[in-house]
Amino acid sequence: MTTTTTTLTTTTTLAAALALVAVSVALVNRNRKLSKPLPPGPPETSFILGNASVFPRPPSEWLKYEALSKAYGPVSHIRAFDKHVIILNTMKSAVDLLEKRGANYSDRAQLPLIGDLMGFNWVITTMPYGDYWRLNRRALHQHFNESAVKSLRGKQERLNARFLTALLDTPEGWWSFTHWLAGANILSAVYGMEDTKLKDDPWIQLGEDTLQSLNVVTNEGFQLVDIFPSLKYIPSWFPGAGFKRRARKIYELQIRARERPFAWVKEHIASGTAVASITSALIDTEVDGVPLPEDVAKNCTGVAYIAGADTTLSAIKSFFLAMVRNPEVQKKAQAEVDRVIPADQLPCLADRDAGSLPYLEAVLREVYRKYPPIPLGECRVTGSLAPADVLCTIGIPHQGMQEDEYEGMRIPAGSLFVANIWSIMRDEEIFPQPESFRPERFLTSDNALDKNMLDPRHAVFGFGRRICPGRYFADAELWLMAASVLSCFDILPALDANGVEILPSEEVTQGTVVAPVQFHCRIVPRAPAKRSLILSASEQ
Ligand code: HEM
Repeated sequence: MTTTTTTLTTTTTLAAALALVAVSVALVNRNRKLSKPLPPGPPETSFILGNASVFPRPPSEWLKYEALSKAYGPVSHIRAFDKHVIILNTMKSAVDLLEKRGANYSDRAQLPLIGDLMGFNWVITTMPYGDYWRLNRRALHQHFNESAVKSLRGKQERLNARFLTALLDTPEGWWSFTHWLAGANILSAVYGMEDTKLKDDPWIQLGEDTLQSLNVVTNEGFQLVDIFPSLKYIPSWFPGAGFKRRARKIYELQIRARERPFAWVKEHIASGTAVASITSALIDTEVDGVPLPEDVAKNCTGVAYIAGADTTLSAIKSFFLAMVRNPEVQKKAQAEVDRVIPADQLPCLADRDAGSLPYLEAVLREVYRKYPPIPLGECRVTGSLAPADVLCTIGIPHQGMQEDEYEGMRIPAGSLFVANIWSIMRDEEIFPQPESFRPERFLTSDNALDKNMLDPRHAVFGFGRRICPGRYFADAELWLMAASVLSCFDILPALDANGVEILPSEEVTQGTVVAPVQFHCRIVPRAPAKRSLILSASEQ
């Protein structure tokens, strides 16, 4: 009896949802006839589905979005059901809309699967634009702004010295040490965890697993529930409700990631053994004279934990890849570091302030440009129409609030935006020969950083009010690692059984955050004196 009733309720809900979509689509289409044209896009094949069949799907959707833009223009449009997706393929359009009109374009799509069922509603990245999001951003900004992150330099330098020591002792383990470096930096800054394990650290693993679970979902998923939210009420045992069972597992994972490290800090504060950290500071913070609510403190620390490591890790791995593939660039960067940093010192973050390593800055800009860690800027909107089912995977895009007009085109209220960072970073008008790794493109003829050249950090960390709050922290970590590795080691291609060099490919993993697929290389100390430098730095 209960089963029949639930089945009926579910069927009714589904039918009602479909009817609602049909009505909204009809309204959308009627409005379209009355006003300015939508941005150009492929012809719609169905009244209700729009052109869901052409929605780019993994792998490498950024290439498919780029192809759509090449066919239809730098600002183009596709639609699935009542969801309009606007593809921004130029820096100008991304800045014009997501930055200059940030008051209208800083909302996020609310996705029942990720938000309600998996429980990621607390993650700042998914929050709707409004006062609660603003309070969370303010709290994060207090600790991650450009000047605040300077107070974290000591921690970053200690961890970096440990990384260099690990490379010295076990160079063949370099790949797993990069995972440690990215995870350890976040855990130390955010929770004051100072002795994470170089291998199989459970805290680093928990953070990686949580982000990975999100990646998997946005990569594959049968996400009909995001289009018909009522489906979230169907019981887990119902045929086709596998997504609910899977969501439950991820729900438990993200709760652990948000709660456990926070509780760990509170226990250490209670026992008087806590090390100063962003969590301990947030627990004591007041905003406008009122103590910061604990849920906001947990949101901030939890989001940094799951969003801060894999992204930075991607840039670290890309740096190693770029160095192996471009030995002449590596030599030039080493020569600059050798010239500027005294032989008896390791580079430290204060050295960056002097601005005397422009070539290294240019190398890192080129790493960000050629290998953006989030190629679609959190804005993965993918999908396909198979004969029997609709697949539509939606990341966490910017969402517009009011209807708007841009260059004579109508941008409907509620549109989702895909800023194709990957493609913007390959715009030949700004970056000629975009596939070649050429740091010189960021330098003037007298080898200073060219202020007129677009700094890729302006795009790879996102846009406008939603721009990545962790960008200064991540960028400092990357710089320090790159400067000190270049100073102490040669990064060389691996050799095959015949002693022939193996050049790693540029293949990347798939997901919202992407990174080079695992490759081998040789990390060789440049001089015996570097060994004692590293050892004395790691003892301090
Ligand atoms: C190289 C490293 C990183 C890259 C490339 C990166 C990139 C991005 C991008 C593209 C966005 C989306 C912005 C948008 O929607 O326009 C974002 C958002 C975000 N990032 Fe990062 N990120 C990095 C590191 C970090 C770190 C270390 C943290 C830790 C605090 C962090 C925390 C966040 C948060 C909380 C958001 C959501 C902001 C919001 O929706 O208001 N990220 N990041």
